[in-house]
Amino acid sequence: MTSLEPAADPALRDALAHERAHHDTCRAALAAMVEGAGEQVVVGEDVSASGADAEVLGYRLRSRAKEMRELPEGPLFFGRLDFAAETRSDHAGQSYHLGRLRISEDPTVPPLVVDWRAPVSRAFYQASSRDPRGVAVRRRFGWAPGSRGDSADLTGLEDEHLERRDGSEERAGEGEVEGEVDGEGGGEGGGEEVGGEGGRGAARPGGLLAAEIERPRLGPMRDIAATIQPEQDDLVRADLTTSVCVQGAPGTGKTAVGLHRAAYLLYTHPHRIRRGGLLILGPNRTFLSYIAEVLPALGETGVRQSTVTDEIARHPVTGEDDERAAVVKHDARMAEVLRRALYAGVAGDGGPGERLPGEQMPGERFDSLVLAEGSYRWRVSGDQLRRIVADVRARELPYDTGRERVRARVVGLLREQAERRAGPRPNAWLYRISRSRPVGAYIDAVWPKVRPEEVVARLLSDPDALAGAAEGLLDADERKAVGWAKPPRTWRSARWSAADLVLLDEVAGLLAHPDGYGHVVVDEAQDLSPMECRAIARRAAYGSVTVLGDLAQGTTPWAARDWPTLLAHLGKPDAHIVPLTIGFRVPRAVVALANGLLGRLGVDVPAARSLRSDGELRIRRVEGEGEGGGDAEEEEEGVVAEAVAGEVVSAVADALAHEGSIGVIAADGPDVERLRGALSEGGVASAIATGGGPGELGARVTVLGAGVAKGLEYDHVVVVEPAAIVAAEGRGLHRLYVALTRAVSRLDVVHARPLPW
Ligand SMILES: Nc1ncnc2c1ncn2[C@@H]1O[C@H](COP(=O)(O)OP(=O)(O)OP(=O)(O)O)[C@@H](O)[C@H]1O
Repeated sequence: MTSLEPAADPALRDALAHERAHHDTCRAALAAMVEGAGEQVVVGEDVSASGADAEVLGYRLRSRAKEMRELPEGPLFFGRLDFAAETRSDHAGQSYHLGRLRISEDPTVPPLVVDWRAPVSRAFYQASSRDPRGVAVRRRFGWAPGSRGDSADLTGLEDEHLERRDGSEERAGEGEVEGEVDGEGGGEGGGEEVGGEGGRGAARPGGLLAAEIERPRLGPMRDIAATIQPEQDDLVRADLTTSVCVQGAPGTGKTAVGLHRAAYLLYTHPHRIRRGGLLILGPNRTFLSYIAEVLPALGETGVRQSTVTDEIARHPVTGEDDERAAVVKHDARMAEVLRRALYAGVAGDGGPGERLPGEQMPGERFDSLVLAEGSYRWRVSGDQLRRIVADVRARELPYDTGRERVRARVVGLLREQAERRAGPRPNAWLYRISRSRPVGAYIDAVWPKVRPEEVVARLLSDPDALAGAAEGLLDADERKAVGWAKPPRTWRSARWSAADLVLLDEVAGLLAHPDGYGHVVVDEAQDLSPMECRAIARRAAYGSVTVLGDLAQGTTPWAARDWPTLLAHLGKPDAHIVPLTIGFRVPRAVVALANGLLGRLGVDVPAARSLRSDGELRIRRVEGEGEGGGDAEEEEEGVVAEAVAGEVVSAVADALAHEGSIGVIAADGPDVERLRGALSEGGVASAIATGGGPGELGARVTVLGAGVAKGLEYDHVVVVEPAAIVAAEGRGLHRLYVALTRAVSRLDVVHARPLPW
């Protein structure tokens, strides 16, 4: 970072004093806004026309007041834009401070701080010396680390002069622009060398931006509102109706982009998004707690953040599948198997071509329906009934809607007869007839009421039902893999596996459409199975999606190998696929190591480039024990040699000399506990992350299985015995790629066995 020592430069000192005073004004205005929001609740309830209005208005104002009170502390602005006087822009000659939230003293005058999501703020992220967008000066502010928003913590500022006062463009080389400090009302100051992005994407960051990127990490993820890069900004501000899919190498900011996009959409389309709701899906609860503070820091509370499993959970997961069963259950073909299984209970007319495989032929169900009312007999013939059912089925309505449609049509025919004889029938009559026992029994026979649990339990318990529904879709081995060896007595005592929940959700979606969201952000999407994608598709049927992922980091057995296939399962085949390749996390030396693995991962993705030339990579080879393959049984269990554990302890001890978090990543299994024991014996306290949720973050040293590491980052990472990580699972090499790319500043690789690269 460029030196920002105010004492050395009077102009800079003046500018800082001026900005600190502005910050104090903003702080006071914000306090008044919070107080005002509280007062509005009282006034709002009093002035409403009716009690109901008062309640609604009171609720809204109270929510707003609560939101305002919950505002996180921190600096109130991070940037400033001075528009050139001569520019054609609407903002010519204006100056705006930018922050995470709008602050104004009075609605009739321009705000003291504009929201980073407001249209005018866009220039802050996009303006460059090639395309200044009317901006004369872009100012970035430097705040003391961990500042709680005290103006005294404003420690520096950097100006980029993008448009010269004579209107000519600044001819600056890529990345570095000669800047000058130019405090408001102050004279011209001395030169500061600052960074900016001369061109798109490849610029080498300077000053405050570089400091932010290289800042040591500890605790949960932070927002990046101050330093969003132009190509990230394009994604953040994409139109609400546009579905985007971001293929990004590790650390390119996919998660950050997804969260900021969510905040942007909430700001830009408050009614549409809040009505439909916004859902953020991540891989596990530890990841969700890692990202949990980003949206609240941007002023957005109450966004649902969940995992696919939690989102679709109708039951707790108490059963387990072997991988073979899980693979079949997650396969897209299961959707058709389930559809057939569901409709197998619906009467068909048995005509050639009408019959679906696995469908029973209850032809007798098309006997005529007779309803006695006093001395009358109303009748619907078998032919009429057969036509009604066939007709409703052809409409492909949700199953439960179809059932009610059949009922309505049958009752309609009964009504016609009754009215012909006895004149108009009131609605009460219709209601009574449609709920009458003969009609109910008849509907139950031709279009039975079912629960998803009944359909799935029957399919997995009864080999004949499965064979029927899976005819031409699953072979005998696949059917055997998914069938329950010991079926429960009833579906109520079934032990559902995680994959079964996906099947239940599919059937539930056939019965009735679930409530949808206005927008769904799906992180680590490469790991989703086709059936999980369908579960998400049902919830985003009328909304748009932001899909974030990296094919190279796919570790599930069903991980996507290309995006178009996955997007088709998500119901968004037209989503734009956009690559991100500039890495903000992983240092160059580590990226080079990871890129070496990339060619062996069987996916076609652009390699990452790192913005970070700092960082260290250290390979610590442990001699002797375990080398050359070691004991086969031990290897299988993923047991690290004692000497390896000892080396891990010294790597962690060395790392403790630096600032920031330390993550020790080993193969999933007993090694995790063992390494924690070794660290503890070495006098180092550590936490274990299991993917289970909060409370697993924030420790200085964390030991975790490679399976939990996805999406997380640690300043210093120690990857333990890469060969064991690779050997532990089918996509072990992909898993290793994930583990290696968690490092922000330093990576130690400790091994006794040969390295897999
Ligand atoms: N524009 C930016 N300015 C500063 N920091 C950034 C920027 N973009 C991303 N980062 C930081 O880089 C790190 C990686 O970002 P993020 O976790 O979003 O990447 P990712 O692409 O989701 O990574 P992975 O695929 O490995 O999960 C985070 O610490 C994030 O805050």
